[in-house]
Amino acid sequence: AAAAISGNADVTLLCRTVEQQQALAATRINQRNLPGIVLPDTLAFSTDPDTLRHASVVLFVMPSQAQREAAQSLQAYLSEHQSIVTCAKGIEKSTGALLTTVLEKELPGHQISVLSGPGFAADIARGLPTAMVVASPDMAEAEHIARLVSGPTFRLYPSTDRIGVQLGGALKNVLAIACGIVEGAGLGDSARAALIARGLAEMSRFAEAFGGNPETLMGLSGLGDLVLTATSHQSRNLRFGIETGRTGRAVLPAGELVEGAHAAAIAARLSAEKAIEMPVTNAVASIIEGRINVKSAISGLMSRPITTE
Ligand SMILES: NC(=O)C1=CN([C@@H]2O[C@H](COP(=O)(O)OP(=O)(O)OC[C@H]3O[C@@H](n4cnc5c(N)ncnc54)[C@H](OP(=O)(O)O)[C@@H]3O)[C@@H](O)[C@H]2O)C=CC1
Ligand SMILES: O=C(CO)COP(=O)(O)O
Repeated sequence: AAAAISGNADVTLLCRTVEQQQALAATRINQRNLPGIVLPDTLAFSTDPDTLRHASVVLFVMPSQAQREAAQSLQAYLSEHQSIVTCAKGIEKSTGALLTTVLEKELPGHQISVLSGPGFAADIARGLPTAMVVASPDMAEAEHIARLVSGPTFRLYPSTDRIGVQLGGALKNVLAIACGIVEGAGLGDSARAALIARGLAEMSRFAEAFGGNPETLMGLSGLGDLVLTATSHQSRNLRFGIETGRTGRAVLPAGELVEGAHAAAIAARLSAEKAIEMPVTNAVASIIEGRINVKSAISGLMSRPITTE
């Protein structure tokens, strides 16, 4: 996203090591994450957190479980007039908290927004077009960020539903794993479509129970991202599901982030606490934790009591 945004604003990527910063500045290629994609000259790289002081918008793009630690270490370099935006798609495992809540706690005095929706980093970095949502408690703030960050290939829609937007991003990963399991187990495209539709119903129920607007889940950070990750082999969550369905064993790939594997466990726990029906999410969590196998998960889902849609 930094590459796309750098076409219309000054963007600096804050690196954690000098080696990484120097390699990026010299080659303009992120060999580990985006091999073969030459990043634009407009993008700057730094290891100096003081760079943050000059930013009007700061995007937190590290994985969900690293957002709190990153906020703690960067807090001293941020000032109150800045817009802080979390771009991760997950829920904090240890607390069950949404990431905007985590950042609000660690960065008091800041208004925290969330950016989410359908978009693979590689597509966006290549300049392929997509649209996402940015949600803030205050519409004026969401519109401000949307105007600053949007460009010819990256379009942001402002929203005030931080809960719905975040839960759409976090829960669609779990359903992408479910769709991968269906694909890996050879259960066919009809089963995938049924899972997408029933999964969307689950996501909406969960978001509503936590104070989100179920209509948000019908938009970009919900249906849009669910369709993308449940059908594209670029998705790490889908690929993890395919391997799980193919081998019958859930083994997390080394060195690759699978956000949905964390979110499944958290969403299953939170839905049990609030008595929200989440059969697909529960089945994914149970398969990952080795409590049931794929075959009994499928027969469990198919033999649930008949209800209306
Ligand atoms: N990749 C994608 O297509 C998309 C990803 N997302 C979401 O963005 C989030 C990150 O995903 P992605 O970029 O793919 O993941 P990566 O595993 O590639 O991690 C992103 C970066 O986070 C940094 N990082 C890891 N731990 C920490 C930490 N403790 N403190 C500071 N920085 C840290 C890493 O730094 P280093 O390089 O130094 O290790 C890495 O550069 C996820 O929640 C994902 O769902 C959203 C949309 C699209
Ligand atoms: O969120 C994403 C695309 O919108 C990226 O999905 P994966 O994490 O499954 O690769």
